[in-house]
Amino acid sequence: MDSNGVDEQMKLVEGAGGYVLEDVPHLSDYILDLPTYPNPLQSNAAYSVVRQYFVDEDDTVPQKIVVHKDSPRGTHFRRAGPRQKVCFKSADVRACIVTCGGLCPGLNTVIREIVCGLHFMYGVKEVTGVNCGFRGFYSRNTVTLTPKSVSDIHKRGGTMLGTSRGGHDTLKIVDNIEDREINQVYIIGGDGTQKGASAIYKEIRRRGLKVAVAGIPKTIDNDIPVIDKSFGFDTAVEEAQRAINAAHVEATSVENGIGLVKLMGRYSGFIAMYATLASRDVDCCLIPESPFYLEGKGGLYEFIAKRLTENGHMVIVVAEGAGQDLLAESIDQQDASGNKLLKDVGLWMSLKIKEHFAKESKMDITLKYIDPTYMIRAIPANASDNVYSTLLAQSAVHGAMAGYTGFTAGLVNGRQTYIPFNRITERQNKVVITDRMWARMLSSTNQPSFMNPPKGTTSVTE
Ligand SMILES: Nc1ncnc2c1ncn2[C@@H]1O[C@H](COP(=O)(O)OP(=O)(O)OP(=O)(O)O)[C@@H](O)[C@H]1O
Ligand SMILES: O=P(O)(O)OC[C@H]1O[C@](O)(CO)[C@@H](O)[C@@H]1O
Ligand SMILES: [Mg+2]
Repeated sequence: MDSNGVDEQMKLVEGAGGYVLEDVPHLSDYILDLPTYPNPLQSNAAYSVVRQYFVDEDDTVPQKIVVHKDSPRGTHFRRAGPRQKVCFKSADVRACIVTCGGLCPGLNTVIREIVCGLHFMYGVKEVTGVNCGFRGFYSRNTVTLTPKSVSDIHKRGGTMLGTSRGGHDTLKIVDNIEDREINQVYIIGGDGTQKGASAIYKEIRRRGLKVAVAGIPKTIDNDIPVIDKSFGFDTAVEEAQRAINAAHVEATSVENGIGLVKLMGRYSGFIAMYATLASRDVDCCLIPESPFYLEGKGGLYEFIAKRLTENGHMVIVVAEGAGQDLLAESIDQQDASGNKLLKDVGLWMSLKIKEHFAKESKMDITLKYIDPTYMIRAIPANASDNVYSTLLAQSAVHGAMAGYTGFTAGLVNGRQTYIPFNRITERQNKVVITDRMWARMLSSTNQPSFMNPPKGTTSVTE
């Protein structure tokens, strides 16, 4: 039990052969005699013809799909989708949507599809948008959302509701939810947001309110665990190609040209790694998870000199969180949510490389630094992220209507699932540098491993 008297133990269901379902809470866990109603989709012209449209209560999705003959069946998550029975009458639903944290392609699509899903699948008419993130619950007016008002928002980047960091005041937020008689809360955001959503769910449960809390994971950095990948990630990687192409063109157009591109990735280097793998023009990819050093044998300067001698040009991609410990010390600063503010590793590297080759080497280099940081996340979602965002939004709607709460909708092994908040918030997803994907990346660039820094050299770790 936590200090609010809420059972923090996971809802585990064990089965034969080592099967474990890490289930999500349901309103009936704390509201006795919760009434149920037939799902309106049963008489929906589009869906009623679909065989087995409704998800069986027993359907679960395994977290690990590669198994051995004698291995236990392992952890499973509840399969997302519409249920035969729902726990809300359509006319009684008062839903709200909020977006928090940094921008991500697809945010507007998720908003749109929650509104349209509630409206067209469940006949829900009352949906409001909370402006400017968590703080908007208690400091802003809400906006009415209808299928008409959201009809073309998916074609625009950003979030039509606005977003913010910081300002999470659980009690004020839940007071507001209670005052407005909201009974479904859809919270779209990253790891910090899902922690905030979990706090809201716990307080709602402590008060015994019939309010379903559904999270939709958003992260351009792909740093949320368990899920296959986050919506908007593919779009960001695609947009990063434009910067890498430009760096390559600049680098190949001069003698000893170096193109340096900084990409987002505060603690996780997925964007840099995938953008490098996709491009094939990158000679070196540096991420927060993999230490590197500049000077001496096996260092970056040596590798740059080698590549320039071999090819006459090179492209370096650096994730914004890489190499932070190498940069000159400065006062630790945080943003409003408590995230560490990073120093500009790209700018620092470009100065260091120029300085090194001007002083220490006879090589005359030309370095162009490209920083597309916000450009890769402020664009609309591409086609596949639009479809992905749509399915996530619909899963969240089906889950809340069925009475599930305290969950994040997420794709696990290609299937939509409901994941308990604590699974999402307990750790961050990182590139595992002993995994095959990083090895594939290394074999595509043939960059040094930076594993053996010379004595006295700082090797950067996170
Ligand atoms: N531990 C926490 N408990 C309650 N609320 C939190 C917690 N951590 C963060 N939040 C709130 O969640 C919101 C978003 O957090 P944050 O700015 O870290 O972004 P995020 O959701 O992690 O997204 P991203 O990092 O991908 O931009 C903020 O309003 C912040 O106050
Ligand atoms: O400048 P902002 O909006 O705080 O966001 C920067 C951070 O947000 C992220 O895009 C995650 O949303 C990180 O990659 C980046 O460090
Ligand atoms: Mg975050």
